[in-house]
Amino acid sequence: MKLIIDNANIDDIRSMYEYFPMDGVTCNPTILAKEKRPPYEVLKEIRDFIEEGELHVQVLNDKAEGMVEEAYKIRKELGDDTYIKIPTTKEGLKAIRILAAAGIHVTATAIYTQMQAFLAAKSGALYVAPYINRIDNLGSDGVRTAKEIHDMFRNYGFKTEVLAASFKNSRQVITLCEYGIGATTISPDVLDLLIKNDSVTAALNVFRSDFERVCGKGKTMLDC
Ligand SMILES: O=C[C@H](O)COP(=O)(O)O
Repeated sequence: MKLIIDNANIDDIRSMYEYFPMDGVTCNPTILAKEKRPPYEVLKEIRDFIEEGELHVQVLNDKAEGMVEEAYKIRKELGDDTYIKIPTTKEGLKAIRILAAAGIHVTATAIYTQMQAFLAAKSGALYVAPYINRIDNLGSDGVRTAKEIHDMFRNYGFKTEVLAASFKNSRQVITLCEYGIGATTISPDVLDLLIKNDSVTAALNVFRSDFERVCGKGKTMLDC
């Protein structure tokens, strides 16, 4: 499963890359707006830092022709390997087909239903991004929806992968990991929850105090 960071803050991204085996960065217009700087300035910094990692950037137009135009501008600014996030509306499906036919990497976003995912995959998207937590908040089951999409793609032999987004807790991520979905994009706070465990800290504290009883305070295998 690819591990992608859903954030546009370069300090957060640097920090997450330092500790976690990251595969790239996604953002959306809301995430970009939080940086309060010109979007391409922010994105170019991210592009330079993550080097070959995946970068997913969303268009704003709601008509297919405008989406396609934006996609070409994003690629011109940030490189041809940039994934263009296209909202999975009727106009979006048209744009996905045009872009995919031109060999452009498309991530179909704002996925709430299996049918949106099916249509996006059939139109040529390389990823579909179901919004796990937002689906949960509609009274449905985001994790189950993502798994059903993943299974459907395998049944049809689509090469499209699920890039699950919108997480609020580590359980949602772990369950999708067990299902073997292609990728998750996670905010820094939820990424931290994946490794935060008070039982681990407690176990390590016991190891340390036992060792220090014999070797002295602050001693390690370097200087005992
Ligand atoms: O681009 C979509 C976001 O990943 C949605 O995440 P959010 O529901 O936490 O805002």
